[in-house]
Amino acid sequence: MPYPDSPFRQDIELCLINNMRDKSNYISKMNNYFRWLCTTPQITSLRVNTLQSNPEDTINLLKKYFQSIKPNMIPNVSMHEKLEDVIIIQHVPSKLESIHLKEVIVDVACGAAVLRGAHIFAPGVLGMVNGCQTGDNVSIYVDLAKKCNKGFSKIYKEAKVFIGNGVVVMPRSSLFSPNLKPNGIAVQVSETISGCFQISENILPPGYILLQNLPSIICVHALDPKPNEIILDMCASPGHKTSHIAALMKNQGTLVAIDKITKKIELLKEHCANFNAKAHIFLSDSTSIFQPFSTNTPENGPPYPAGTFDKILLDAPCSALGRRPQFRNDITKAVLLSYVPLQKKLFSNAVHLLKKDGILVYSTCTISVGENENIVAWALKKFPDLTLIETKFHFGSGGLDGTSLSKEELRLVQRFGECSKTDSIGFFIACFTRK
Ligand SMILES: C[S@@+](CC[C@H](N)C(=O)[O-])C[C@H]1O[C@@H](n2cnc3c(N)ncnc32)[C@H](O)[C@@H]1O
Repeated sequence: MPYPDSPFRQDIELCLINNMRDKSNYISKMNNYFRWLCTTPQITSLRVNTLQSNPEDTINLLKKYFQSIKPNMIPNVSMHEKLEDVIIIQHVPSKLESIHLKEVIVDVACGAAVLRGAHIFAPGVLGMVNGCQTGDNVSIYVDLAKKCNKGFSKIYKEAKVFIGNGVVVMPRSSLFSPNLKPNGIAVQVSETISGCFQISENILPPGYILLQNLPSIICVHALDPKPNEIILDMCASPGHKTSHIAALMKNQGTLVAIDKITKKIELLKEHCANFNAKAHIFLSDSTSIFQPFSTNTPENGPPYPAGTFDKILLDAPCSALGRRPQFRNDITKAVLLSYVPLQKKLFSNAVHLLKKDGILVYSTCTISVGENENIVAWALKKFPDLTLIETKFHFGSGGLDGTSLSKEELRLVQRFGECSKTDSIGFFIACFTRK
């Protein structure tokens, strides 16, 4: 089975292309985008939590770790050229020579995680051929057809993609017996087609590092949090950007983090505790946190009156089409189109809550023009006191034209995609101020 060249069904591809005013210009561009989404970034980025650790010590610990697991193949580990809290690990792609007779089938999400450096955990395993014992060498395939039933025991004949090799840790009897819900590592990955080194945050004490995609890190640097500011993270869970904001504020000032799902609030609290990030955390729906007559202070919780915050991050719920790599994405058109009204409601609340001369960062991890450039164009029209501004770091390419944004506005926004310098996921960042 050839490696896929788009994760999407044709109706979704057409929907993404039809979003553009001048479609014909975009067909080949978007096809490149789709192909790029199936591939794996050639670097791993991790953020050092400067509240608990420092980059120099972390680099030394990482080098020692790689030395201990594969002394003859240590990756290049270095500081990011501009971002002082980011470490980059270069992948070493190589052609895999051996394909083993025994095979393991994993689901598409597990396959993507393996290519980004994860081992295979029990819930991700769909099939393992009969007779596999602990210590056996196996080849790993992704179930592209999505037809492999849990516990499958033969050679899988449906559409599948080879992604690497590994060693069995949990045999079939531990993986698939009734009443068992195994959770640990099932297959220790030894090599992958992406050349990514297997790495987890657990190799260092909790809260020291976070494996985080570069645009997510750049997005918080765009907000440029400073000590003693009053900052709102409107859609915060699991808190990866909240803890970064807290670190840049040096835990001084007031940081409010909101999410609307109870379970996610637990994750957010746990993450902030692990990362020693001080934040006032509230369960609330950020589409209605602005209330003109409220007398609440940031610490009281929402609703808030106009102009409460110096800076606001709106890392919006989105169709998340920027994930990389993706093998197969079954998003429907209805779901794809459902995010825009929600993003507009959240955005309107953000604008009201922002102080004059404050900074608002809008970000998504999707490639859809409707959720990115079109939201910016809508916002600039609806709120005439908003303007786009330059960000401290600009690593993305400009926006896609074919919307109503001017050349200058397209230059100011940052799109991370197949033609940006940063080899990471698909992402979008726009930074505004209120006059
Ligand atoms: C893209 S994720 C945020 C990721 C987070 N900023 C991070 O970096 O860890 C979007 C979050 O928005 C939350 N969300 C969705 N609708 C919301 C709403 N109306 N009000 C507040 N949070 C909402 C979701 O529960 C989800 O956790």
